[in-house]
Amino acid sequence: MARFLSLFRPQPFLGLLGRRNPTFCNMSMDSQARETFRAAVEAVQPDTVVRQSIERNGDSVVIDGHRLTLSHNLHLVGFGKAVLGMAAEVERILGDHLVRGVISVPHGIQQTLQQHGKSHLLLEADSRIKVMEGAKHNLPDDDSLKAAEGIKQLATELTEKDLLLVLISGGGSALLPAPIPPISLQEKLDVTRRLAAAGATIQELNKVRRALSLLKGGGLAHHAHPAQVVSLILSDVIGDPLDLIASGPTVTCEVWPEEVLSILERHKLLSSMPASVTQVLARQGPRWKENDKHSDSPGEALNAVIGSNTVALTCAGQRVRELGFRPVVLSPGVCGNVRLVSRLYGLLARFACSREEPPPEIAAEVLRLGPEVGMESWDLCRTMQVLGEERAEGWGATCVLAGGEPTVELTGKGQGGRNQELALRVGLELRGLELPPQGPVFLSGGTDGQDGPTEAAGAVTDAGLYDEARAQGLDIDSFLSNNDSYTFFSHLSAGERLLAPGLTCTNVMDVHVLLIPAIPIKIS
Ligand SMILES: Nc1ncnc2c1ncn2[C@@H]1O[C@H](COP(=O)(O)OP(=O)(O)OP(=O)(O)O)[C@@H](O)[C@H]1O
Ligand SMILES: O=C(O)[C@H](O)CO
Repeated sequence: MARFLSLFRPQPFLGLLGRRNPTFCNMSMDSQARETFRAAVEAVQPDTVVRQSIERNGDSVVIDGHRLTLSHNLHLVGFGKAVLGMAAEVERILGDHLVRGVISVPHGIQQTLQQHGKSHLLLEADSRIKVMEGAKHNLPDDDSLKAAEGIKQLATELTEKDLLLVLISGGGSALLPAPIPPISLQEKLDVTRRLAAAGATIQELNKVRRALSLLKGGGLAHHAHPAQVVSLILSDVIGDPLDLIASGPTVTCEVWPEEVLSILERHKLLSSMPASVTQVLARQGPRWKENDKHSDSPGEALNAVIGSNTVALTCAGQRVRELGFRPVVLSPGVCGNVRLVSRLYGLLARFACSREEPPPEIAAEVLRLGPEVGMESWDLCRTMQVLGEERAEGWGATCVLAGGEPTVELTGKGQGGRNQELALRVGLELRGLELPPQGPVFLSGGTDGQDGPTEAAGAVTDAGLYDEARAQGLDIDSFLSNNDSYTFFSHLSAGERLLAPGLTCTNVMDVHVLLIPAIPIKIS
């Protein structure tokens, strides 16, 4: 620990050499935080990520370093919240080779995109791709079941001459339900709903979904065999695990019934499973034996992650540098309870804003909390080193960027989301760090534009939050204990701290922005 802590001692004063120009930007810190979030979301727009990942050269295309030959043999399927815009871009680039496609997208998305003037994310009227809407409220339903059947049918008809392009983004699991008989859609829906309500992680949930589905866990690639299969994936899971994003329909993976049973057991659901589920889990051998054209073939695919939280944070870093801040990307894998996450951001702000060398206890507590919220000690050390250097120089403004998906323990009945609750808690942690003209600012936002079941994506806070709320008669503690962060921010200063970008058409989890202003150096 002593070796770690010595890393954060301020470097010798560098004088004017090596300093960046301070920002001459007239934007407030609040607006700069919002602009940083905007840049993060912009970087992972569905059409942008597709354009960047496909290189067309005459009748061939390079994807993820692999050259593929096109001869009017391209077929397309897709499922997920961002897939419509991805498909529109694919058709613009490769449309002349496209034979046909089927995509499963959220209910009402075409109308919403139209209303928001996002016609570039919609297909043309003469498109060869059939759009099927379903999965209201992100839950599988009869409409998404029909879409999944259409996708399976298309895949099954392919030959070795064909190329199947699969577009995948978050929400894909609910948009591609294909329960293994005799499991019914309702039974599968009940299992996933109860697991989610019991607090299962997305990893646990998707391991169970994979075991009960014909198309997940590599099933789609299998049905498309012997066609060549290429997937373009916009990741919404920490660490970008190919086998878990949308339950990995093009990633061959073995299902271990024991693992699935132990997940159900852990959440006390095993004894109440329907007979159909236990029957499917008890079967030996490959899952796709029945009515199957290639029962022994696993179906290999090329899987390329084309957008992720990391991409969003990197681009946010570039933008914030233009605004005059030194960016440091802490981690794209923040998880754990928002209480702990807020404590950690509060400590980092305190560390950065300290006019003298910060007490070693701060760094020690940061390193202790790190593993509980998915942050590596190395990344925390690196971040504190940057913050320490800027503080020692006496005017460097910094921006800590992170992302992921923390969790909230729901105890109340209020309206809110994990981003708004995190911002509220960080606001409290920043209390006492007021600096003229403005102290550190923190933003937390869901990149899909929606935080929990609310109209907002998140919120922006700073050290003045507590006093502002008090002056307006709002008791932060009671809003927090009722998980009522959206109501709190809606009432506070006419909602001006809310972050409400509207529909963003993408989703790479949440983005956190901690802006630290230049700290006036203490002359002793
Ligand atoms: N009142 C509340 N206060 C705080 N958090 C809440 C509240 N209600 C729901 N949540 C949290 O919101 C999350 C669900 O919201 P949301 O639909 O944005 O999730 P998501 O994981 O981002 O889904 P997706 O990735 O499919 O968009 C859950 O983590 C839940 O605990
Ligand atoms: O669809 C899903 O399974 C989740 O969004 C994670 O990818």
